[in-house]
Amino acid sequence: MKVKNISFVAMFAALTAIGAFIKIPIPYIPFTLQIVAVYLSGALLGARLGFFSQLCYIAIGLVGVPVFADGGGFTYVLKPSFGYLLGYAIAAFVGGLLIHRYRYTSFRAIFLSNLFSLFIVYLIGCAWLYMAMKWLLQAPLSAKQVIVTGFLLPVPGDLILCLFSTLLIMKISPQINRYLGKENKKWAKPSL
Ligand SMILES: O=C(O)CCCC[C@@H]1SC[C@@H]2NC(=O)N[C@@H]21
Repeated sequence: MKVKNISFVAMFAALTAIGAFIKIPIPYIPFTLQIVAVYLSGALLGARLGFFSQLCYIAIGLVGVPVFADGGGFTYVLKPSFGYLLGYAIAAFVGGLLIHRYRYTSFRAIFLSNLFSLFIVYLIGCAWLYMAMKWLLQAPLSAKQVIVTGFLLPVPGDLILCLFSTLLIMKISPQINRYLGKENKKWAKPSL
C-alpha cells in the first residue's frame, strides 16, 4: 500500500474517532457523528481503502484506545453498540464499491449509495443490539424496543448527515481523486 493511501486510511480512522467523541447520549445507543466518516471513507477512498480505514478504527479501539463512543478495549465486543462498528466497515466497503465501480457522480446516486450504507449499518447494528441484550447482557429487549432505540431514535439525525455528507462528497471528491491518482479511472466531475 502506498504511503499516500496509508495516510488517508489513518486519517479516516481518526475522523471516525472524532465522530465518536461528538455524541448525544440516548438510551442504549448514543447518537454520534461517526457515520459521516463512514460515508466519506467509502465514497472518497473507494471500497478497499474505505474498508481498511474502518477496520483500522475498530482494531485501534479493540486494543484499548478509547476511540469508540463509550471507550475501548477488547470487551467492547460485548457492548450492545458493537454491531454498528462492524457495520461501518461493511458499509464503507459497499458504499465505495457502488460509487467507484459504477462511477456514481450525481447527487441522487451518491445519496442513494449512502442510504444503502446506512441501511447496512442499521441492519447489523440492530441485529447485534438484539442478540447482545438477550445473550450477553441477559437484559432482553423486544423487537419493538430494538427498533425504537436502535433505529427510530437515531435515524432522523443520520438522514440529515447523509444529505450533508453527500454534498461534501460531491464538493471534495475531484480533489481527493486527483490526489490519490484515481482521475485516470474516468471519475467525472460530480454534478447535481
Ligand atoms: O459504540 C460505538 O462507538 C458505536 C456507536 C453506534 C451508534 C449508532 S451508528 C447508527 C446510529 N446513528 C447514531 O448516531 N447512533 C447509532
